[in-house]
Amino acid sequence: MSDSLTIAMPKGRIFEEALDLLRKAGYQLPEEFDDSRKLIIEVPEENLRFILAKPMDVPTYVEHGVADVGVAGKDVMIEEERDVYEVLDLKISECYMAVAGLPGYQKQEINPKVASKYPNLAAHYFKKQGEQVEIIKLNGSIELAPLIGLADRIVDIVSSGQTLRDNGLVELETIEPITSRFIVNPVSYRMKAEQIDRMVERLFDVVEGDNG
Ligand SMILES: Nc1ncnc2c1ncn2[C@@H]1O[C@H](COP(=O)(O)OP(=O)(O)OP(=O)(O)O)[C@@H](O)[C@H]1O
Ligand SMILES: O=P(O)(O)OC[C@H]1O[C@H](OP(=O)(O)OP(=O)(O)O)[C@H](O)[C@@H]1O
Repeated sequence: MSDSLTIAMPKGRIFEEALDLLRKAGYQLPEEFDDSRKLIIEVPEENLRFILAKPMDVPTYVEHGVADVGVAGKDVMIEEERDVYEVLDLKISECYMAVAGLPGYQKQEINPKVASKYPNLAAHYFKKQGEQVEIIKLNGSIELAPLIGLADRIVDIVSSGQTLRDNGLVELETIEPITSRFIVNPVSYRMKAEQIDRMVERLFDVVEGDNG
């Protein structure tokens, strides 16, 4: 029998969609997933072990090889720059990264401040634009920053646009589209190639086919 595969799943909003994708790909996953607070779930029938991590931490588990594969948002991949292979766009949890601010925002020449949960991504973006900014790292409720005067702009995820609208903010620039990705530890990819390829193929068929 082959070794079991450990898969790091992001808790939170991606989780349900990723689980749904795996089930559509033919993996029989117990109901335990839907109503448990367990962080490690073994599925011996499928030779799988799931670990449930914070979304931002998934690439860390995969890079260190304690998980062979995982599911992570492109936003997290850009921010974390971990040494993992990104092998498949799962096309779930679609949203995009944008710069936003108060309506009528005028570029500030002196010490412009940008608040974000993604300081590396934001720093790269503004460097590429040739603009020098101070990045202020926040952990959530990013839209508060311009309202309260902590920063004049934010870099954050936009999906429906409701959070911006409800807080009287406007999108100033679109940075890039975001979806979730299937990621693989490079050593696992060599050692467990057959199992991982099989999983990628099955997911690919759901993502690209019409059996989704
Ligand atoms: N509004 C959104 N719509 C769709 N996908 C989103 C949205 N916000 C975030 N995402 C995707 O989901 C991932 C984060 O999910 P979630 O919001 O559950 O976790 P989090 O906010 O990072 O975690 P926590 O709130 O526990 O710190 C992101 O990495 C991104 O890829
Ligand atoms: O365009 P919308 O559909 O409104 O979605 C965008 C919002 O969703 C995310 O926040 P989240 O709900 O994760 O809250 P947090 O940033 O406070 O963690 C993101 O940071 C935006 O605030």
